[in-house]
Amino acid sequence: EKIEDIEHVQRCLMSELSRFGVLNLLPGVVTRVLLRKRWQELLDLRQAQKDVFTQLIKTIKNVSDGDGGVICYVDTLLKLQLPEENRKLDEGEVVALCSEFLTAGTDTTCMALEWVMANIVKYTHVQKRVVEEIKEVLGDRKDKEVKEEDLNKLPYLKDVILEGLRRHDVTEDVIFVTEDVVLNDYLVPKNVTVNFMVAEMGRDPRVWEDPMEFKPERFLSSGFEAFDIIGSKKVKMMPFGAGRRACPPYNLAMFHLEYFVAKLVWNFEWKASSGGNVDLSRKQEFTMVMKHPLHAQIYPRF
Ligand code: HEM
Repeated sequence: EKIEDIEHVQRCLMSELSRFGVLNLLPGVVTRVLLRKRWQELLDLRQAQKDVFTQLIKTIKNVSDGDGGVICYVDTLLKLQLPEENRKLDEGEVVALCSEFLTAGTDTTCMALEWVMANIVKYTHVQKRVVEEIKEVLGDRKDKEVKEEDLNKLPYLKDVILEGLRRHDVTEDVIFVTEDVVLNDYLVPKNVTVNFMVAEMGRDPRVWEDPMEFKPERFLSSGFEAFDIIGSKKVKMMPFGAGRRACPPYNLAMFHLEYFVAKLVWNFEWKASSGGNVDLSRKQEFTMVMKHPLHAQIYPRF
């Protein structure tokens, strides 16, 4: 029940996010008068979120105080002492951080998974090659289960995931500029927020050959494990951001994607529902989603 409550409130906030963006276009004193109703909607949703989360946070607080056993994310937030301000996080901040952690770690992976699967359904030769690769690794093993440790032996599968992340952006990046910077003769003044289209990097024809094509083989040339996905040496795409603010658990996200795709493709044959066509048009929601969600028919392979 509690999980459903969280899911409901998070979904409402995320799906309405674009409508609330307008509240930022003018100073708060103005929009509070002009868009009073929308402000109220946002505040009501935020209150609903606080109610759901706070109840759980309080429970964790009581349990943690008592046994000191397993340490969870909320425990670390409750214990955190902000060094510069010499204070603890307040309740609203803890709720915001829990919410960030959930949204950052669920919708992103789900959408990336859907984009990768959409390409696997659309391009049957890719699906075939993933299956062949897994077959070779599992050999005559009786259990026929893809295990965590098998993933290191599946370079083509990794390339399929990388190509999915390159071709289909899930997030866009916002950076906050703390000092004046001159970039290609343009002055980017300090204290502004810069929103740049991460996706365009992955589709830059000066960097990628045939950027709009889905060609996992393009990553083979960089060698297994070698592709620098968070751009520590050179940024060629940035699905997980880059530098200090890059997605901290990007390895976990890659692992999830490889593991889920391997399992889905190994256990089922996937075919497009709508006469073989998969429409890869996109739509901006909280993440970049498929305009027409993937519909596929699946057939057990065993
Ligand atoms: C395919 C899946 C994922 C994608 C594409 C993705 C993408 C990103 C990007 C682009 C950023 C940087 C945003 C910025 O520059 O400010 C980011 C940050 C973050 N990600 Fe992920 N992410 C994914 C999965 C996950 C997972 C599974 C988790 C948690 C278990 C997670 C937790 C976070 C957190 C907490 C941050 C904020 C870090 C900070 O503020 O310094 N992400 N993610």
